[in-house]
Amino acid sequence: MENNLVSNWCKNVQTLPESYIFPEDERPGEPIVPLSGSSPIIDLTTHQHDQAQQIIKASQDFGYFQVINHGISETLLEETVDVLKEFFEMPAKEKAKYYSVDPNSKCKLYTSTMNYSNEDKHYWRDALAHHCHPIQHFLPFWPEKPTRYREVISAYSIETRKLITKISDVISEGLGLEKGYFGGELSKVQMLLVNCYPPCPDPNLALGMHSHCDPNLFTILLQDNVCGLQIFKDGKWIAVEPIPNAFVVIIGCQLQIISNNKLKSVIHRAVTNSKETRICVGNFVIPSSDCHIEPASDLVNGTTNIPAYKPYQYKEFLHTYATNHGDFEAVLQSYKL
Ligand SMILES: O=C(O)CCC(=O)C(=O)O
Ligand SMILES: [Fe+2]
Repeated sequence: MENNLVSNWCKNVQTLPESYIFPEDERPGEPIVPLSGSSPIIDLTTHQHDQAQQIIKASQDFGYFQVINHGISETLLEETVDVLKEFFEMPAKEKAKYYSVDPNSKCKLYTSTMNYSNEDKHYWRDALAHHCHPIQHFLPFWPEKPTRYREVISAYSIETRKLITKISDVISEGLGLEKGYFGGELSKVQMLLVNCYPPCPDPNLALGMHSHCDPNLFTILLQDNVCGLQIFKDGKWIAVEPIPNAFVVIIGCQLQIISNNKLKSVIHRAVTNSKETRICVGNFVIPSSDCHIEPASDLVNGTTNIPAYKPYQYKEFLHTYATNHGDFEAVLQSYKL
């Protein structure tokens, strides 16, 4: 099964295998409307009050934003992408040690989706996933090769954790919630999910990742300066232009629910390209599975702001998400009051 990893065989094929060719109505399509300068960009060196307002506006209008001047060094970002590229370039035999589609395994390497064997069509993507907070607890399960993997990914995980806290605090300020509101159980889990999209023989027929909303609180993505991420807005797929050294922050379903629809979770997907490998490093901020979730009480006081969703435990939500195959509206519908 591990030989199914796209990174293991893509160099040997000139044409896209049938099992990767999507039906016409699901293909990426043309034209893709570029965001042409209207992409929401937040500079994290400006006054926190301004950042809070900009982040809330971007999250309402787009469901995502990019952050620049976030304080994480360019060198660390480059080393992170390099070590992850090296990981996917390792010989098949080396990668086979990590291949797993068992949801309980502590480090998973798989291709397309975890449901590969039941898929009609496969996505042109390999993925590596493991937890990264607290580091000392999870590091023994991380890949041992490339030799710098653990050192670089530890530094990256620590730095991104600080950024996650900073972004969480700015969001809570913007929503009028107390500082630290999203700390604790709501952001207890931090998962690294690295997507690798090797050059694809026919990007017009293939997809890198299906259209979905992120089920968690929010996600920060490092895009590696290669186009591929698209968001769905006003009935169109819009490319999210990579900005060097920026992070893309994707609002997840839990932020939409806790904010009582003030912030919007965005539908997004990834397309492929024929020229270069694209690495997209995702850091998923996830509530603990027993975490109790409901619209924040401070946002639903009074008669005008009635709660839009009923309370639930995060694990119940994940179950609903899985049974609805990530269909955003269907999932939210189950929790609407
Ligand atoms: O590769 C990308 O740009 C998107 C990744 C993503 O949406 C995810 O991992 O949930
Ligand atoms: Fe996503």
